[in-house]
Amino acid sequence: MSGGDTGTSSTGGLLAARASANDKRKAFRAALASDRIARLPGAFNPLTARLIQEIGFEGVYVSGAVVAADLALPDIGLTTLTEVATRAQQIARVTDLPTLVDADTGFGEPMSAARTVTVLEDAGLAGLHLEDQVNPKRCGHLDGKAVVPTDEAVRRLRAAVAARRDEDFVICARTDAAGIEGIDAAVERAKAYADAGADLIFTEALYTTADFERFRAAVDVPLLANMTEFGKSDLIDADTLESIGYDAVIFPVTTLRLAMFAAEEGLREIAAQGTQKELLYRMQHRSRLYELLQYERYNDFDSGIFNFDLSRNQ
Ligand SMILES: C[C@](O)(C(=O)O)[C@H](CC(=O)O)C(=O)O
Ligand SMILES: [Mg+2]
Repeated sequence: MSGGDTGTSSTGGLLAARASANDKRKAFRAALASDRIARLPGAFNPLTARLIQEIGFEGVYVSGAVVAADLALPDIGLTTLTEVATRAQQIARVTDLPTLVDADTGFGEPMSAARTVTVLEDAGLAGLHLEDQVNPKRCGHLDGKAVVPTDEAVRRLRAAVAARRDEDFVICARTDAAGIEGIDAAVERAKAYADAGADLIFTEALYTTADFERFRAAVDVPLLANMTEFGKSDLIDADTLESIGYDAVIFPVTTLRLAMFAAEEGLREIAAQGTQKELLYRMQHRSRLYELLQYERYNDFDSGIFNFDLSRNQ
């Protein structure tokens, strides 16, 4: 198709994902029910979600810590539901993979947690996780965090579950109790949260493989592991977590840490050398960026859009 024509028939997956929100929720549920572990790297922006899909992961994660850090804020409950929902929607809409979002403590009391579910459903997410920390929360891998009593966390979850309009939307309950009250107490909380209707339990800040095994043996609900760097948990690979019987694993802040490390190195080099010439081999090439953006396919709308000639670029 050429100049000026609008190729609406061939825009599938171009401006937004092909899969509907419900397709993605069903896919997430199927992945959790399968014998394989679902791997969900965090996407710090929508384009990274495209990369996560292309490389073959099973899902995308939107981290509260990353949404906060992106705004140059610490992860201490300062971000609002609107900020998180806006970013999560931007990310979820460009990928056919299910996207799980970090809803912290639900942005308030149980009624707010219920509203959070409706807003994040409307934003096209496949699921969210709600944690049992007190408000305001803090990163689960820092000391000094506190959890609400089990019955309060259960009220939060019941409200969330009752607010769900799409029964395929996944509600994950995170317990931060292991590091405060011990694993046995965390297991008891996980059971209570599953009874309250949680589809998946996020076992936050366990230390060793043995801890993950102990948790797995104690409950029969799907479990999610958090492989965040520089925290409390040993970095256990996905195959090992799968063999333990975990159903999902997130790598929440990894892509942001990689990108920020590279950006800092590059900026220091430019500050020192006055040029980025020596950095080109460490950059995503223009051609790779265009490929990821599917630039060429936009010619279906207007053949003048993609005039990038690979042969003329280094
Ligand atoms: C998973 C997490 O809730 C997040 O917001 O990504 C964080 C990750 C981190 O701070 O490394 C958490 O574990 O609390
Ligand atoms: Mg978080």
